[in-house]
Amino acid sequence: MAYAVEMLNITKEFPGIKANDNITLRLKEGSIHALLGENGAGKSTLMSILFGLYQPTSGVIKVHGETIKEMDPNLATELKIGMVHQHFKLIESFTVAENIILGDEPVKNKMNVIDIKTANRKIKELSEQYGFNVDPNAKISDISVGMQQKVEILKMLYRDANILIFDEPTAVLTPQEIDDLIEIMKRLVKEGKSILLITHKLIEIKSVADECTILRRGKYIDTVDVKTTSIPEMAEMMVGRNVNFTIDKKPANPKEVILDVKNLCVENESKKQIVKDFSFDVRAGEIVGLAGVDGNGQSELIYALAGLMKASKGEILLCGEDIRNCSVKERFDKGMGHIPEDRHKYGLVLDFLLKENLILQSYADAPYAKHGILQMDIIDEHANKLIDEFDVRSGEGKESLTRSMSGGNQQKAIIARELDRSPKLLLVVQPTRGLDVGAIEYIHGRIVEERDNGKAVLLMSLDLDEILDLSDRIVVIHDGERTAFIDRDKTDFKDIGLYMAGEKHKEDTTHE
Ligand SMILES: Nc1ncnc2c1ncn2[C@@H]1O[C@H](COP(=O)(O)OP(=O)(O)OP(=O)(O)O)[C@@H](O)[C@H]1O
Repeated sequence: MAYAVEMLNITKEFPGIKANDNITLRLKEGSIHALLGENGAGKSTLMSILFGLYQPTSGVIKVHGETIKEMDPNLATELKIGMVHQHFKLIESFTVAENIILGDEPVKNKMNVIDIKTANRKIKELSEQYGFNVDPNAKISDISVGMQQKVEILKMLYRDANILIFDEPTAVLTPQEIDDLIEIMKRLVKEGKSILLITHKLIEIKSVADECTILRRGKYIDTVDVKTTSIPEMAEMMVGRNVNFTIDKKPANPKEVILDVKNLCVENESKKQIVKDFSFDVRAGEIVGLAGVDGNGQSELIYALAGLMKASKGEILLCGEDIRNCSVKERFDKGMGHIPEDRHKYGLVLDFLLKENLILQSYADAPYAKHGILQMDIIDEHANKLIDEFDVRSGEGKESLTRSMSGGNQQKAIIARELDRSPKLLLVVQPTRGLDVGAIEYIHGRIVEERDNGKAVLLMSLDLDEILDLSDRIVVIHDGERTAFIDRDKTDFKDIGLYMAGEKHKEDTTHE
């Protein structure tokens, strides 16, 4: 059997943690090999070792049968290994073409002038070959996340990579984009490339991978043949217990209106109206799902509610009080909680310790501060409690630098902080993006618990299954407009899809 990559007995230690503990993984040539594991299991670390971003503490790497003494990203690129990272590595102010050729610029004449024409042509050809429809002249900041990912893939193909690493590539994509990506991966393999795929989504592994290696808490568990292994079997190997895929939920018992949004309009920087006359309400003791295809104004709507963007018209009433002109802090103090879409930009200060991030909004208040002095014992105790309750895993516990934590555990830290504050209104945006099935089960349970404790929850998710599973009422947005406001039990996947596509409209039927 020819192997594209062999990682043999790899161990990697970080302060306080063995992120990889004697792991062996073999990627067969021309195949897709999935890497599965809970948040913090060590998947990204293992792939970073393969790409030469980290040196292993011990172990051997072979590429096409040859032992590599010391891998580094340049050597990895020479060996035709490419990686699409979980958080993209693109320069926002550069164009697509500039990003793709960066570090490998074609030059013309003796003056070493960058030959952007040749680059553009090559990129266009590659883009057409894979049906990507990417404009080489578009600026990264102007294109969607799905498009940005295609740019990352083109970056690998431009360098002729034949061992491709995808680190949670579908976490940021819409369902349609996920289908496209799966087709792209199948096609790449047909052309002889070999793929390593990190994902938490077992359905994706089932639909695209040949083999799957499972890690748990840094240790190797097994490598299985995907065709003959069921989803529950893989889930159990990953978390070490049975996973409940259905949500236990009693009917809601809604009470008074907590959030009342009336004719809300939001404009972007260039004065284009993104949210148009949008109205809905959320009552105490219910979950309202906000459904829509990515880029239809839902993010801006949430930003306006949270105070991160200004509403140009309309009212936002929180418990009857108009908070449209309140600052973010004032909104928090009045009882709003926010689990944001972009955890790095709005959720965490990455260079703070975990315990500091757990009191981001409340550090100046009692009991965490007394006469302006931080009460470290209380802050430590608070951090330990949340870490324990929400199973936030990191090398040095509350003292971990947040930047060094795995993506999923960063997300768990935000959720722990926001739920612990027990706000009257909780804005929950993509809460389980990048989380493993065990953590999803727990977080979904906690959101329902908040509802049952009388909290109002507004849930925005691009995962329609998540919206349908959790919501009591669903409000649908298309091109900034409300296309439906409907009781969950009077609709289904297909019906919501039509509202999301703007092909069907319905007035508010939830108060009938
Ligand atoms: N640079 C670093 N310094 C210290 N600890 C680190 C560093 N990078 C990773 N770790 C720790 O190693 C462990 C494994 O992290 P890794 O990112 O590999 O997990 P993962 O399986 O990719 O998780 P996720 O699915 O949440 O992204 C985590 O406990 C993390 O906190």
